[in-house]
Amino acid sequence: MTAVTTGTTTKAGAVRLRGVSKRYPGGTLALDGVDLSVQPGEFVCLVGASGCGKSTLLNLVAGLDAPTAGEIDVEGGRAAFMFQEPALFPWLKVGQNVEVPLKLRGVSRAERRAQALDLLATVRLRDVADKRPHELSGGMRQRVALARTLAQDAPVLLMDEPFAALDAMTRDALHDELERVWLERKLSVLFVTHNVREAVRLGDRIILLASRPGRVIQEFVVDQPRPRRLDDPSVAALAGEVTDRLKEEVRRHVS
Ligand SMILES: Nc1ncnc2c1ncn2[C@@H]1O[C@H](COP(=O)(O)OP(=O)(O)OP(=O)(O)O)[C@@H](O)[C@H]1O
Repeated sequence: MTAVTTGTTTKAGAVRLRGVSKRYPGGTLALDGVDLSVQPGEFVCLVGASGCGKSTLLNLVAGLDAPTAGEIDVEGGRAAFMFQEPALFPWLKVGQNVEVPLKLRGVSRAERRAQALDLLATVRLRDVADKRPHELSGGMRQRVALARTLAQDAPVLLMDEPFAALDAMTRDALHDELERVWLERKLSVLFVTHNVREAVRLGDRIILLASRPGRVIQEFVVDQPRPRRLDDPSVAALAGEVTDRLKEEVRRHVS
């Protein structure tokens, strides 16, 4: 395990931000000169104190908002986005929910059903295709949301605290699930979390953002072999190191 303070990242990547700043109309400078990259096939976790601009950054990469300054490149020109809430359409069956992005991509009606079932099989939920979302547990709903996100067929996956609302056991299972899907599909992932252990469990790298304004202050390379467990001593040790750095940053703000 090594910790390096980042400077600019120059290599082309699946996601690349150069000098990205975001000032909201009210005047808040949410991000200030952020440089970061996600390499193809890499899993990068973004952590930082509340309000440091993590969601702002993901929204910019997703193209939901525009930066005030700087450049953002995303492989294939677009990324798929998954949120904390599964946000499934309650009036549609599970399979139909997964079909929505396929429809938007112009996949024919005949093809859609088969593709949706394949995607549900990827998250091991093929047999619930004809149920309604309310019939599923929270963890199952989030797996359906993952299948629906995969249906966007983008090489880059943006995840904004996707497991924050789940209990510890379910979250643990979802870590395994996501890791498997990421490796199978060779996705590039930018994953926001408040949970430092989760970041060490999943990430190839952890990028730490400072608050007000949001800037990259440190980067941690996680080189523990996979699959990792949340309670691995080496995971706990690195999580401790990241948390200490985070606390230092929070103290800097309150003092
Ligand atoms: N639409 C907006 N208009 C004005 N200010 C905003 C807007 N969205 C976010 N902000 C401000 O920008 C800063 C960064 O917010 P952002 O939600 O990106 O942080 P975050 O790190 O994701 O926070 P949290 O961890 O609490 O979700 C905060 O000071 C927030 O109040």
